[in-house]
Amino acid sequence: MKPTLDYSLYLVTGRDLLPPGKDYFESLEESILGGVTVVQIREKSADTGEFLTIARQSKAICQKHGVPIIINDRIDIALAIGADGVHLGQTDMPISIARSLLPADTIIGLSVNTPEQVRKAAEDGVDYVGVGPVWGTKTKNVTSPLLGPRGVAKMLEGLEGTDVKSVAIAGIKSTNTLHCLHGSVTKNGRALDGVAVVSDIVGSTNPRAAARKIADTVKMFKAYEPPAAHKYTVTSPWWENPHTVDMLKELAGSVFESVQIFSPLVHQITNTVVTNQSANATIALGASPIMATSTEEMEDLGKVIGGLLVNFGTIKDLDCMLAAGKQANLNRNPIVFDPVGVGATAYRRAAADELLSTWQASVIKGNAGELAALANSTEVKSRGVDSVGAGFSDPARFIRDLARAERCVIVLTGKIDYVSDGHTVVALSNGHPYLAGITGSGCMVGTSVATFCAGVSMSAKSNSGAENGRLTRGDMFLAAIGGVLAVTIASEFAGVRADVKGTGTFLPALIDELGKLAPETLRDHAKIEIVHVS
Ligand SMILES: Cc1ncc(COP(=O)(O)OP(=O)(O)O)c(N)n1
Ligand SMILES: Cc1ncsc1CCOP(=O)(O)O
Repeated sequence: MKPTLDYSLYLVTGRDLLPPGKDYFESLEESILGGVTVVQIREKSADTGEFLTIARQSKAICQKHGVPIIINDRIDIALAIGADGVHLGQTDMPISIARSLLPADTIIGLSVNTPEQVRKAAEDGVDYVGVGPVWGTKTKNVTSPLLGPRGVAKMLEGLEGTDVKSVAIAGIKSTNTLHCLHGSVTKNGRALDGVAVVSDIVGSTNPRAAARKIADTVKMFKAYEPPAAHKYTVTSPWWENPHTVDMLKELAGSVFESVQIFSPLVHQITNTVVTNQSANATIALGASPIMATSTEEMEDLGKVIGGLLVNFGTIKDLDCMLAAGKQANLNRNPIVFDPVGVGATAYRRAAADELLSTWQASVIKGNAGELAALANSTEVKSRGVDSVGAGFSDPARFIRDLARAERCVIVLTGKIDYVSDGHTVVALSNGHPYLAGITGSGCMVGTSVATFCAGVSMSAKSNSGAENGRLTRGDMFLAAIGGVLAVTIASEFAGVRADVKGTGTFLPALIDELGKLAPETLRDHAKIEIVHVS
């Protein structure tokens, strides 16, 4: 009978990475005590005799702690020590031959990097796949394309309907494990069974602590499971809070209260066209903007901000956007991504892809053309930063599916704004026509959404004693709704003021009205409809 393995924290050994003076076997045992659940002995340069000795002694340690041992590449060594399994690469022994050589209850794992390899692995009956490389690594010279968590999720689609387990590998550390796990979930909720790690544990002087951090993160992620088949996004615990229109209005007002109570620091990396008006809009809403763009300060800022806006309208500071987002994920701060004009150039599309593979957004906001480009859909075209044409034939379905794919809340701006967390879709129909006549009104919505996300995050941080396995604290779906409503409702007040004669006088009036807005006004004036997607 095949053993059932817990793949949560899969250690792959690497003796060359041990810190000076650290004994290999001591390090292995400490890692196991820290929470490693599977060990793979990987020896790329040891001769057979040395590999055998190491494998034997490693097995004794693993056995003492009830942890299964897997041998990399070498079926003869696995047979010689009676290992629990072998791990093979694409150019190693074919699975069928390995299977015929090994006892029937031996676990066989295979490295995969493409959907075709995943499909073949499942067909060949492997027990698990090592999916990677997720990110870059110095541990091995990897030549296959980096997948990022979104790429890993695409690989996992090939495992749906099978019981083949999966671990992700390459570049995984305690600092990015939560992002890796959350980002690597299919639209139907298939998640990784664990993460495979080398350097972050083996290279540590305290492997027990290093392993503990990762093991705890995996445990927390697995414990915070939404009901089966409802694992849509990482940012909206809708299953805890079913929505009705009245409830949404009430809660959107409460989110605004959080902004005003906590006055969060909202870090904005935005474009040169709107920097000033975005900062003023943030202040008007009761929060505090910081428009910092030096990579060197991202680590410090990540510890103090309530939320981050990444708007790449004039697409500079890409390194800073990458660094800020990593820090935001690390500190579990929400990230609002506004991929302005992403459909306009190949450079922008590649930049958006790099950003979304490096960190996990909480909310992505865009017009129809931008979101179509992000989803590789040709249904809506853009011209520069504007969307052209009539929009999506079924906007609600489109954004629901995009929210599931990107594992975040999606805001689609337009005459009617749509917000979805991958489960519920709402249509928001507030707004004044002057909004379309000023530059950066969409960017202001992004700023407002980021401000509301920061508000709910700060509020949840202060409320919740126990940490959960979500990547951000607070309900980002409600925050996104609140953020859109703030700008669109304020625009309705501004647009009808006697001193507003056109778009020139409208902009300062809009800032005035944002400043006068109260949570109760948001509740009273919100035009929300829950749209059902069949
Ligand atoms: C869990 C896990 N996943 C992938 C690999 C890489 O294996 P492979 O492609 O065979 O490369 P080498 O490890 O042999 O260099 C792995 N070892 N473990
Ligand atoms: C063995 C292996 N196979 C693909 S990447 C890798 C090494 C991953 O090491 P690290 O966890 O240090 O990035």
